[in-house]
Amino acid sequence: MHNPFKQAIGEGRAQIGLWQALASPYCCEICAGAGFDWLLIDGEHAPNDLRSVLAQLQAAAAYPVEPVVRLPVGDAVLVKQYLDLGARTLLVPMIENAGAAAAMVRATRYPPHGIRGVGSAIGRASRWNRHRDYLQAAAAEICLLVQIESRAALADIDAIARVEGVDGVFIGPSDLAADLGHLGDPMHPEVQAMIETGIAAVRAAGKPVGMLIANEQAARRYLGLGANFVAVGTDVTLLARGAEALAASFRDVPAQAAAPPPPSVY
Ligand SMILES: O=C(O)C(=O)C[C@H](O)[C@@H](O)CO
Repeated sequence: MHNPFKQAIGEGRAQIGLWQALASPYCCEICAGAGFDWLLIDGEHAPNDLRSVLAQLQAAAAYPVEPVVRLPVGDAVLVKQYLDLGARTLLVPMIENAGAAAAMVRATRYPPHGIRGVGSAIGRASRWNRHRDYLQAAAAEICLLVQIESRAALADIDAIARVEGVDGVFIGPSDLAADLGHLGDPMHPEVQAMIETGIAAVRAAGKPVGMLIANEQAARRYLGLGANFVAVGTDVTLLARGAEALAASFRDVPAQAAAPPPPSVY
């Protein structure tokens, strides 16, 4: 089974995504049919675990959308578990250097090219061995994305991007802003300049680059600069801000005393 998302970003075709932080398979299925190319199932900052990620993978499976699963941390055991669940596009946060990126590549590969434990016979990834060639086909299907979100990582971004088996580099604006001393201000000019430098470096290394930015103007600017996979919002923000706006739109209705009950007819 080939990975259309991996193919698209590899060919330089833009992929528009939405962050999933509600940790809800119901919400994930609603968003899966909304028209996005990918959905990020966030195992780092959302209340997700293996079972909730599994439920969201199953909810999205019927739709033409790529679930991208973000691990809580770059840990080989978690890589094994999420891949066996059937996640085939992974986003690994806080990658600081090329060595860490290479370790994550090895975690996604079976021996002799890596250290991934073999459990495909009982794993959803192979559809319990209904995909008889899974062990041989897995490496080509898996898409490994690594996150650059600090000054140290930016300093090594060319080497990280060039690691064989790194299929894309995601630049994390929020954490990068924090590391640059602009906590909570990813739109700060210094942060934006660093993001643009990072986009150029990853593209120069011949790899796809992505990010999350819930600002349409900035998202379009990044796409114009060559970003390939851009998440343009989050489910939580859509719900929270939308609910607040709806409530506020009725604030003009004066609080009215409850109408008196109708006279008793009994
Ligand atoms: O640093 C970032 O920005 C990201 O990695 C995305 C955030 O973690 C996401 O949770 C939205 O705040």
